[in-house]
Amino acid sequence: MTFAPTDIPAGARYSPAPDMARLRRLRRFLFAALGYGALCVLLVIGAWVGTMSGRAVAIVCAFCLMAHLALYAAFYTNATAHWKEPTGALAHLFVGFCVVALCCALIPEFRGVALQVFFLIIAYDAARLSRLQIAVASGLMVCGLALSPLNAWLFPSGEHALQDELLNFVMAVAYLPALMGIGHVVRSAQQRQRRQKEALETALSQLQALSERDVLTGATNRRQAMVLFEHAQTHQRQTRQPLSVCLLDIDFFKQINDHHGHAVGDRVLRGLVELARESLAGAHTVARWGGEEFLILMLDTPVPAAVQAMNRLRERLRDHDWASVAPGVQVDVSVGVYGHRPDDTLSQALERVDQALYAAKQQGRGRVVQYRA
Ligand SMILES: Nc1nc2c(ncn2[C@@H]2O[C@H](COP(=O)(O)OP(=O)(O)OP(=O)(O)O)[C@@H](O)[C@H]2O)c(=O)[nH]1
Repeated sequence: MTFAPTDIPAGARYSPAPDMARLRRLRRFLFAALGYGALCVLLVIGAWVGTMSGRAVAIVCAFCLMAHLALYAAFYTNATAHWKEPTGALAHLFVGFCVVALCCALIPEFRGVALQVFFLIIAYDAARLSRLQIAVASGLMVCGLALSPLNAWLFPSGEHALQDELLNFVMAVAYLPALMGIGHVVRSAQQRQRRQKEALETALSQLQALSERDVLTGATNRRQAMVLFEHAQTHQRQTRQPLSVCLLDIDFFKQINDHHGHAVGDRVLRGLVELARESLAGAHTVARWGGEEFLILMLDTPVPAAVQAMNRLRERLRDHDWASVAPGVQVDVSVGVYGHRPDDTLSQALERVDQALYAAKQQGRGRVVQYRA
C-alpha cells in the first residue's frame, strides 16, 4: 500500500542526509595525516637538536604539508568518489612513498625510521588495496631500498657502509611477505564480514516479507492487514479522503471443497487473489482475513466507487473460466462494503463491514451490499 508522504511545512528547509562514505574517507584521511604530523614534529625536533639538516627537514615537511593539503581538498570536495580507488589508498601510498624517498635521500640519519614509517603506511592501507597493488607498492619499495646498497657499493664512503646498507636492505625486504600476508588476512576478513552482512540483510528482508504474507495465496496476511488498516485510518485522518472497507466471502466454498477436494479449494483461493489484484489496480490492499474471507482496503475511494469495483470483481470471478482449476468449478462471492469515517475505531469498522457482508449472505448471496446503519 502506498501513502502520500507527509507534507513538508512551507519554509521548512530540506537537509539531505550527509554522505556517510565521504565522511568516513575524510575521517580516515585526517587520522593518517596525524601520523605524518607526528613524523614532521620528530623531524623538526631532530633539526632543532642539530642531528639533521634543517633545510632537508624543511623540504620534507613542506612536501608533507602540500601533499596533504591537496589530498584534503580531494577528500573534502568528494573528488575521490570518481577515482578508481575512492578511498584514496593509492594516492596515500604514493605520498607515503615520496615522503620516505625524500627522507632517505635527504636525511640519511632518519633512513631506518623512514622505512619503518613506510611499513606502517602499507599496513594501514593494505586492507583497501588489491594484492596486485600491494605487490606493486612493495616492488617499488624494494627498488627504492636497493638504491642505498647500490650507492654504497658504487661510491664507498666507510669501512662497513656497504655491509650496513645490505643488512638494512635484507631486513626491510624480509618484512614484506609478512606485510602482504597481514593485508591479505585483513582484506579477506573484511570481505567475509561484508558478505555475511549482505546475506543477513537479504534473509531479514525475506523473513519480513514472509511474515506479512499469507502462505497459501501470497495475499497480505491478517496481521499485516491490521497494520495497514491503522495506516489507512491515519491517512484518512490526515487527508480527509474517503476510505472504503470491503469484506469478501466466497459463497458455498465448503461445497467446492467437498465436491472437488481441498487442493482445488486452495487453487480457487489463489486464483481469486490473482484476479482481485488484477482488477483492483491502485493503492488497494487485498488481505486474506480468514479461511475464504478477504478484506479489501480501498484508499481515497468513496463507497459508490468501491461498490462498483466490487461488482466488477464479482462478475469477473463469476465469469472466469475455472476449468483449468477443475472442470465444473463455479465461483461467486458476497461482499460487504463500509465507508470508513475518520473517527471510527478499528473494531467499529470491522463490525460494520461484517454486518454488511452478513446482509449480503442473508439477501441470497452473490451480491455486493453497502452498510446501512
Ligand atoms: N481448500 C481450503 N479450504 C478452506 C481453507 N480455509 C477454510 N476452508 C474451508 O472453507 C469452508 C468454509 O465453509 P463455510 O464457513 O461453511 O462457508 P461456505 O461453504 O462458503 O458457505 P457460505 O459462506 O455461507 O456461503 C470450510 O469447508 C473450510 O474447510 C483453506 O485454506 N483451503
